[in-house]
Amino acid sequence: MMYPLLEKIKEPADIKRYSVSELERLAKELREFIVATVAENGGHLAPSLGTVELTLAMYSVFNFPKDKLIWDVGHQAYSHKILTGRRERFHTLRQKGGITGFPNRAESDYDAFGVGHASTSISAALGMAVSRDLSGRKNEVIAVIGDGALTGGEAFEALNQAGDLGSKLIVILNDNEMSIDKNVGGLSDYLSRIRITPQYNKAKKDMGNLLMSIPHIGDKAFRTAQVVKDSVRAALVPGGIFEELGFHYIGPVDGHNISLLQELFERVREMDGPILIHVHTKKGKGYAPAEMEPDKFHGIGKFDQQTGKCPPKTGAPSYTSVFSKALIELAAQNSNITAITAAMPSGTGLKAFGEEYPNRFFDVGIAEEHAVTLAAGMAADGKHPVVALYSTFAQRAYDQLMHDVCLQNLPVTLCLDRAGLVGADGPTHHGAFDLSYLRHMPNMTVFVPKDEAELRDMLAKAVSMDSPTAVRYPRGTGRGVELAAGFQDIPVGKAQLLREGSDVAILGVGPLLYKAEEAAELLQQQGISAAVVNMRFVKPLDEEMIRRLAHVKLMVTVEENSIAGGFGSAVAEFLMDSGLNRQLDLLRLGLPDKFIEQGTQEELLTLCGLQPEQMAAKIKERLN
Ligand SMILES: Cc1ncc(C[n+]2csc(CCOP(=O)(O)OP(=O)(O)O)c2C)c(N)n1
Ligand SMILES: CC(=O)[C@@H](O)[C@H](O)COP(=O)(O)O
Ligand SMILES: [Mg+2]
Repeated sequence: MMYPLLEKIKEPADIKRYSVSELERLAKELREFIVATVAENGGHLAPSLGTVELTLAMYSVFNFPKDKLIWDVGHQAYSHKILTGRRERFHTLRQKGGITGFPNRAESDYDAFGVGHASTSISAALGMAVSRDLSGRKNEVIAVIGDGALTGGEAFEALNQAGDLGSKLIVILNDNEMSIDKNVGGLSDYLSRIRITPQYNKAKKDMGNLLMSIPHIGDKAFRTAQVVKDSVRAALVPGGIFEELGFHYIGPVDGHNISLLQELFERVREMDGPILIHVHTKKGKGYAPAEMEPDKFHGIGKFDQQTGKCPPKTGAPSYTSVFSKALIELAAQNSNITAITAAMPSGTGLKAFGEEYPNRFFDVGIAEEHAVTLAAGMAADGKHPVVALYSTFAQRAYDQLMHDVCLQNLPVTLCLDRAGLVGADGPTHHGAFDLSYLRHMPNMTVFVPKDEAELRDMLAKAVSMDSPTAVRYPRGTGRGVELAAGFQDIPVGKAQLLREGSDVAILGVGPLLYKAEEAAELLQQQGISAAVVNMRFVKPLDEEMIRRLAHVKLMVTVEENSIAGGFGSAVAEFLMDSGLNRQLDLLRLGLPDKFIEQGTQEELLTLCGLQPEQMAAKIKERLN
């Protein structure tokens, strides 16, 4: 057996039978198992390596799934998945039809709440605690939240209410001093101060003694907040921000010390009210390359397990890197340009901007709403902020875009990376809805580049405008098209005819146009003449171009966005409003009105019927 202790676990309760030294060996096995799988499939390695002991300690004390465990983001929960009946299928992690990368209620009873977006765990846990109390049950509810996720406003909204309600709730703050990149903000500084305070260092040494001393106080007394305050807070917490919010604060404690965590959890089970346990862990723990570069190993593709090296990058540059370079060039020409990211400097490519223009770059933490209103404030004072967010996370900032940016017609440029199908991260992360949630915002101009060259030009146009703009582009490599020096003008609201045709007009946005052109070629071979148009803008729509092509029998819209409310809907509305619908038919191709599973981007495009052969077949069928 490669993993003797792990393979003996038939159900999570078996963990309770292991001694501490066996659990320590089990932790080692789990790490090896996780590293081996992620090296093959890719995944969130460093976060999951950091929580192994914490997971084992929780499973050895609490009674899941009767007790509820809610992971924030859920990218650190691989041990939890492996221990809860998913070991044998773990080799399918993040693959189509396989184990999902985040806790998922459809996958296991142990996954108490579906996650993927950050900072939701305390709200969800509080909801479960309130429901439990209303039902008169006695189970524990535990939220595990990272120091990065704690920078999100929703986490504070929940802490604020939880402290006030007073329901029994355990929040474990997993502080590894990192978000994806280095954690930012005053709260992060506050946590560091707690860790480096002399009391903490002394107490860390004495922690075993401290915990041993707690039972001597007497169980009953221990339950009271006063004792916790006296014995732990007063000794350890400078400031006590969590105490002020109404939580009993305990920590910081070493999150890799299983016996210490077990003792703490046993005692916390006896306590009432909201409790926050601050554990200190190392991101990437136990795998040297991940410990050295926790940012690189936060979420990683396939890599060599021995060396930790990824295969060399070949082919075209990514959309992200083209955006990154273009923005730096544009910022050199326009000193009003600033750049804002919500905890994704590497992911959005803004890290390089921050190195070039440290004073004009702002990482606000996991705070998309704040990022957008911060931008609106800067724009109201004469700057042109570029807010780079992943499409899926920008969903959080809908109201800020509407109320703070568009209503005041402010020159903020929203750059939405990872628009469309992202692949292995699955339904929590697909950027499937941005065209739908942006196109009804008055004053907004929505650009959709078909390739990386157009991305550069559209970005240049967007930052030259004095009104709200959004540019959306996908995850991954570009088309490998030539990138001209300088920037070409892109007239707002003007489409580009890529191919003439008389039977069908395919109107598309984004890189799917390349597949649409292949579909047109296939149709040509079957005697059907199809025009292809790069619409470039979802708003304003080039109505003149649509009228020009209205002689065709069938118009087809193509987009990597939900067909519900997206680009195709915009065309449908125009056809209806102009009466052109009486003379031609419309077929909308795009993402179906449901959540799309995980898989490679190509597998998922096939699933959605967006490969050239599939498009051609659907068009032919509709014509008939
Ligand atoms: C709303 C939202 N914004 C951004 C992200 C991207 N993201 C995923 S994990 C992460 C960092 C989380 O840091 P932390 O909670 O400390 O967990 P760690 O990775 O350090 O274990 C970020 C920014 C997200 N998942 N959700
Ligand atoms: C968990 C999370 O939200 C991020 O780590 C995300 O998975 C990153 O995605 P990319 O790999 O596309 O940057
Ligand atoms: Mg962290």
